Amino acid sequence: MLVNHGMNQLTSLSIARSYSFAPSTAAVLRRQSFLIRALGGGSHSKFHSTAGSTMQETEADAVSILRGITPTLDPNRHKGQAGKIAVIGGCREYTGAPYFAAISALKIGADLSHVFCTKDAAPVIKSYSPELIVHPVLEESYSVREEERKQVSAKVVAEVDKWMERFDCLVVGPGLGRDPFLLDCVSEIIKQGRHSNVPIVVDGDGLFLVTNSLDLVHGYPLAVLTPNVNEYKRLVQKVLKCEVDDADAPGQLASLAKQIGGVTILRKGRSDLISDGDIVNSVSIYGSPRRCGGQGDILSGSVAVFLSWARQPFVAADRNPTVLGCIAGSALLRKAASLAFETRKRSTLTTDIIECLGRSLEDICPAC
Ligand SMILES: NC(=O)C1=CN([C@@H]2O[C@H](COP(=O)(O)OP(=O)(O)OC[C@H]3O[C@@H](n4cnc5c(N)ncnc54)[C@H](O)[C@@H]3O)[C@@H](O)[C@H]2O)[C@@H](O)CC1
Ligand SMILES: Nc1ncnc2c1ncn2[C@@H]1O[C@H](COP(=O)(O)OP(=O)(O)OP(=O)(O)O)[C@@H](O)[C@H]1O
Ligand SMILES: [Mg+2]
Repeated sequence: MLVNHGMNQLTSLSIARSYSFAPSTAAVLRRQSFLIRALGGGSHSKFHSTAGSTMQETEADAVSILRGITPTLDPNRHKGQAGKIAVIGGCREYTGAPYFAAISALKIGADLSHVFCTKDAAPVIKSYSPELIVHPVLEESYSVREEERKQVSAKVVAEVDKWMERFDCLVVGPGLGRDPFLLDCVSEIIKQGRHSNVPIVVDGDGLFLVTNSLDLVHGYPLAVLTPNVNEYKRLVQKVLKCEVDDADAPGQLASLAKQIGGVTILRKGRSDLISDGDIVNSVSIYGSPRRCGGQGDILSGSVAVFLSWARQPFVAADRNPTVLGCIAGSALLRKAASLAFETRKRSTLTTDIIECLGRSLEDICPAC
């Protein structure tokens, strides 16, 4: 039987106990202040109103959610049960992004992490880590003659598809690049993933692809889009045919998610905003003032793991697992970024944040 860390303990535990511990225990106080900050002093809502709409965003109870979905380390479980993730990304220009996403998934607790990338990127990504399973299967236009394209495309898609049933989640886009032939193949991979009912986190250049081909994700409830400021702007312009409206950020995000048929969108920024079209949650846990590239890649790999965990049978089925995965991923990344910044300050890099993922999760869900 799977056991979890208990979803409902936190609110009463963190608030009630904050009055019963001796104030001299610095670690306890630090932990309490984190928990209370994480809860935003208890869940709270902010109203944004415009002439046309009023929409509420609720600060997510992120720590409870993390505890509720993180499985215990049970000796009866076998390799693979804690998650098998595949990142589709990595080309000549970008080898860091798919590595960051895939290694973050492992550091959080997934059992296996695959990367499907171009032939040039594969030896580089393999050299970063022996932990990753790297498939050099994607092709860019420059390496394929016009007359071979159909055949090569079918081969690429088949190479990924033979693994598809084994994956708990795909992350499409970190460091993918924008080569048209490569993106055509990735469109087919998304269709296969969707056909197999595999959750798909779309990030980076994957968002460039789906923004221009919305049908790929439209109406797929297991799709998660994780746009940064630019990617969000492009989505809003394309789908809502208007500009980003920060005065009604939750309302606009909810209508964007709805218009794309109820996908979940995690809008990254000073606070992360998450919506599946019905509800809007925020995660505002203090992160880091460093904006080094690669933090979004950690986030996409993290969301993939947590969303897979949120679909396990022990998690209450009354909340959308894609939303729970986004909240958990966002909270953990921000806490890890904050820990890394405590020691590294201005020199904080993405690899430093990845090193803090384990400690951040351990603080919330101790392994034993
Ligand atoms: N080490 C690596 O291999 C990395 C690769 N990355 C990949 O690079 C590709 C392109 O991603 P980008 O994030 O650069 O694409 P974007 O379209 O978000 O960014 C393009 C340009 O916008 C600027 N920009 C970014 N955030 C901004 C903000 N908040 N306000 C104003 N301007 C801003 C950037 O400086 C950049 O020049 C993706 O495939 C991504 O995954 C990134 O993930 C970063 C790390
Ligand atoms: N202004 C900010 N203040 C605090 N945290 C932020 C801010 N902007 C982004 N973040 C955090 O950093 C994470 C990554 O967001 P960012 O906008 O850097 O993504 P990205 O551009 O896709 O990153 P990448 O370089 O990996 O592609 C988000 O989860 C968000 O919580
Ligand atoms: Mg990004």
